[in-house]
Amino acid sequence: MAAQDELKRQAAEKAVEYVQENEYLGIGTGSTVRFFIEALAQSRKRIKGAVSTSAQTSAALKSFGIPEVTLNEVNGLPLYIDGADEINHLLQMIKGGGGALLNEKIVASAAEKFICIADESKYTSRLGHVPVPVEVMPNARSLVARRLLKFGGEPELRLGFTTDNGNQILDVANLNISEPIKLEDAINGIPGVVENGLFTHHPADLLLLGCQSGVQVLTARV
Ligand SMILES: O=C(CO)[C@H](O)[C@H](O)COP(=O)(O)O
Repeated sequence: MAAQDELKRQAAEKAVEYVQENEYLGIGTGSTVRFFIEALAQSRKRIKGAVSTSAQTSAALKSFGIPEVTLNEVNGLPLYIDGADEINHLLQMIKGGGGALLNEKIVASAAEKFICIADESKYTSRLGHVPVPVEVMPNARSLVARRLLKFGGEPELRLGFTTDNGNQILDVANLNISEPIKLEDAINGIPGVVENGLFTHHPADLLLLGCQSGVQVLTARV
């Protein structure tokens, strides 16, 4: 039986097949993405460059000799590749385990196609087994936490962590995510919230899921 990391690696390596020649692409953050960057390095001369979503990803791009460009330097992106903490049959996701959700959502929204790479443990019939990360302005942390309690969630400050944008993260467990789009909007409506880790307006277009039986290529099942 392949270990979780091996399944992440298989999904990540498959994603290289979707990278278009002589184009830019957006790249997310996390351990699965790290495997993707490693695999992409072998064909780095085929691409123009990558838009990163975090300091961690920028460091990995640099170490593998992949040129980085900023989002402001490109006219949109044909492709965005990223992992997820959870993904459902509609390819809606919870992201932000690595704390890069804001930049991930921005870059994902600039891309024509979002390919999610994940191991099979991330695929779920209903979102909500993992907490939803909420990026907050530090001065509004307690206010936002109280509002999230009213939503029925249990917010917990991610201790000792600051995002690349200088904000903090509240990880919110036990939210009722029966209506993910409404919840994403409602959380973002709380003053002081910068962004949250529900990706429902920008679901993935394709999921490359590393499974014991091989990599499955999945689209949304309505
Ligand atoms: O959203 C993310 C980072 O903000 C990651 O994509 C998510 O946490 C999955 O990480 P990993 O590939 O390490 O399991």
